[in-house]
Amino acid sequence: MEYFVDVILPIPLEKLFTYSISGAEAEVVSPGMRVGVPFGKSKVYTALVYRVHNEPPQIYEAKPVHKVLDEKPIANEFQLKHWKWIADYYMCSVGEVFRSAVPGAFLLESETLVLRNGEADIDESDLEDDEFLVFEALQHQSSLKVQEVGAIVDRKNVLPILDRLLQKKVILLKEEIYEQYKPKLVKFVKLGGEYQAEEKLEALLKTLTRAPKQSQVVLSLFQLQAVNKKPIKVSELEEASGASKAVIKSLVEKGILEEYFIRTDRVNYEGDGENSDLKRLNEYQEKALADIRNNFKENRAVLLHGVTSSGKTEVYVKLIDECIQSGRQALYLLPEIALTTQLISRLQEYFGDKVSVYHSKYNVQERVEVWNNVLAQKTKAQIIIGARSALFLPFSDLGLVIVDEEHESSFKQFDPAPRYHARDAAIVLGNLHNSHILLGSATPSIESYFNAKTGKYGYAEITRRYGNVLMPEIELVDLKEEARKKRMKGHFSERLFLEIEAALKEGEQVILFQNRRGYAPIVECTTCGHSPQCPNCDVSLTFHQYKKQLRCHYCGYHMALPESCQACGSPTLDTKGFGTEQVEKELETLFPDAKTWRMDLDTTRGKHGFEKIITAFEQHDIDILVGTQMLTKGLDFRNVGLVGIMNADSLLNFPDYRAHERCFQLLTQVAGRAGRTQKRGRVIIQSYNPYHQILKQVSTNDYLEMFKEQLYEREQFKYPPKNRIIRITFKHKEFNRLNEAAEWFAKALRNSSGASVLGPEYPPVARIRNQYLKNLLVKIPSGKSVGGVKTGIKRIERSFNAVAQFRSVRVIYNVDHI
Ligand SMILES: Nc1ncnc2c1ncn2[C@@H]1O[C@H](COP(=O)(O)OP(=O)(O)OP(=O)(O)O)[C@@H](O)[C@H]1O
Ligand SMILES: [Zn+2]
Repeated sequence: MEYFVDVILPIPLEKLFTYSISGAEAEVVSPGMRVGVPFGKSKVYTALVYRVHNEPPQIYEAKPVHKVLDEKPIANEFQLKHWKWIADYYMCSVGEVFRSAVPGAFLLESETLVLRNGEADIDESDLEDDEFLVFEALQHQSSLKVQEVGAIVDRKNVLPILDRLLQKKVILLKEEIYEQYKPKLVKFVKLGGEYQAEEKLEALLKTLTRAPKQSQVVLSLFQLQAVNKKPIKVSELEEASGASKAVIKSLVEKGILEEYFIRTDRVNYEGDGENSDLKRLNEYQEKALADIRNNFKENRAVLLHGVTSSGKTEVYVKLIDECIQSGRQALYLLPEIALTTQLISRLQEYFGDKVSVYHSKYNVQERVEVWNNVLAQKTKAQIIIGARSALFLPFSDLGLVIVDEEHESSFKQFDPAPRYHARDAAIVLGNLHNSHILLGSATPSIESYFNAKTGKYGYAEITRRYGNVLMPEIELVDLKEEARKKRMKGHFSERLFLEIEAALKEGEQVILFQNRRGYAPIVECTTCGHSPQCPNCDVSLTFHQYKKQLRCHYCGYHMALPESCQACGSPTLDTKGFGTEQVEKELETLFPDAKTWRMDLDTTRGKHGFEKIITAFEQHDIDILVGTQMLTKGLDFRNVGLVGIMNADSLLNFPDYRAHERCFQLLTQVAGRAGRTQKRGRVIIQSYNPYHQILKQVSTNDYLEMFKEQLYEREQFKYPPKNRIIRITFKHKEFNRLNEAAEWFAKALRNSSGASVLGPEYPPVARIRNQYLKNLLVKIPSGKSVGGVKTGIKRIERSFNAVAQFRSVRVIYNVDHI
């Protein structure tokens, strides 16, 4: 009997690949285990077993797997099904999903080693010069890496040389596969085996009478062991005995002490669940909870629409509590930037060490640990809070999925594939597990609200803030008018200036929002109109005053600010527009006594950058916080009296069908940070278009009006939610080839599918990192099969790739592009 496995390779292959395994391996191997497999000429990959069977492949001869890497599966059937769904729906390969789903440490690295063939009889005169160099090097060294061979013969492509050497039987190749993940080990000590018995100990202490330090160590260890039965860390012993490392070491060398290692998990939390009494919900929260439960009975996902500071988190907490009481796992998804220590510690207060966190700022080791804990269904990972990638963890009994801030566009992965929407993929995952599914937001996405109104989702709402605090009072300030009356101080209107002054006087804190980082988005020559551009991207460089630099926010290119215009030479460079840095600068002169800080990508790099600022603000070490949209997400500050929006227009003028929806959400969320405790908060929105309907809707907190209007517009222009869209991006470094390719594809698509095809068009930034871009937008009306259109597109892609000059053009699908 022959045995085979179909495996998922972590690369963009359409199909699963089949390898052979021995009968003995067949007995131990099962889906979800990793195997090391050869692929192509010389590559080794870590693949995941999808199926074990007895059918040899038809087209090719199955190679044997190198090695079965796991004793137990690292992924389960739920995941395999879920990943398959993601691949089909988002038009990528399961391999790409696999690659981004598992922590990097699970994907072994391959490095080919070149060894000397000891058994061969070699005639040196048979070897060409470069071959001889390698041969000679191997006389001194037992093995070489391929790249080392490259250095010896001084060229990049060494495979032909290695090939010749292999044929002449001079060398052997060895694939070294090694695991990257190393569990963290902590050093413990105990008494050496023979001294465990008490009578031996006495004798031992006698022999140590002339070594008081050593004898003190032994005594301390004995005492520590008597007090608690836990293993004793070397560091504890050092502290208890007051002895140095050297003393302990010499005892270990004598065999009196023995060191041993225990694997500990790096991701440990302090929370002990001491405050585990849940808060009592108020009547509005209770009502929402009851509505949610009723909908759960009908097996529907539910949208919880609760205004900012209405206490949605407390409702989630109740549901999580119920879920874990019943012994099942709970997943709480949040956008990356909303995953703050604020929220995590709030949950840890209730659930103690049952909470594990999973997100991209964690290193590979920490992620592996969480993965393994979920896999083993440990209670310490019974509740997972995480960003979108937490969706891929090996849950085996998921009882509850919460997607908080469900409107957030960062739930959609942009690059690389799979370009999935975590909210939608979470709903599919929840359904696979038969879990309860809750989406929450103060400003639901048009899609989710539409689904709730049409009965696809259940609906629950909380229309009041917790503690009956009023919604903040929002005032629109006309910048044109203020400028005409000469009332502007820099970018501050008189109204905003006075409000800040008043807030500071009251001891309140202030948040100022400006959606651009840097000092000014554009530097422009007032003589010739030229503004410096990025050499790699079609975009103007942004001025960062602090470093006196011009930077590209797309590729990271930067240069020193030139003294004069590079086009005409005049020293008349001026800035246009403004970013967070400039606001911060102006505050220094306007409010010299206030403590001002800035929160944007530039100030929050590093693992704890973000948290430090939040903590400082919470502790009132900062009076005025200037920031980008980072500071809008789910933060719960106690003392913010005023929120100022420096300029709402940049949000309105975005060339995107979602711009208005996003603007509403962003402004409502920032405004929601004001006045969350007792006093009603104030919000000032500065704009050149204060009569814009979106700003009116924000100021009257009229979500429904915004929804109706947006839904109408989306229908008119055939956008979601009623229609589906797929964006196809073409990418190539040659402008002409890109254009031809995109035209060809568009034409084929127009002829074959019933969907409407828009473009090809250049995106607003038509070149990034020296690659030209062009987009096609496919709109699929409701009632037409989305699956059918996708199959059609894939068919066209195959013919496209058969055209030689198009083969190097990258085709990128973004299903439900947002
Ligand atoms: N039942 C309750 N008992 C006591 N305090 C509560 C209760 N519900 C909410 N709170 C408090 O009210 C504040 C706001 O609640 P929460 O942060 O959950 O609001 P939210 O709806 O998530 O707001 P946002 O959408 O703006 O993030 C918090 O400080 C929270 O501790
Ligand atoms: Zn650039």
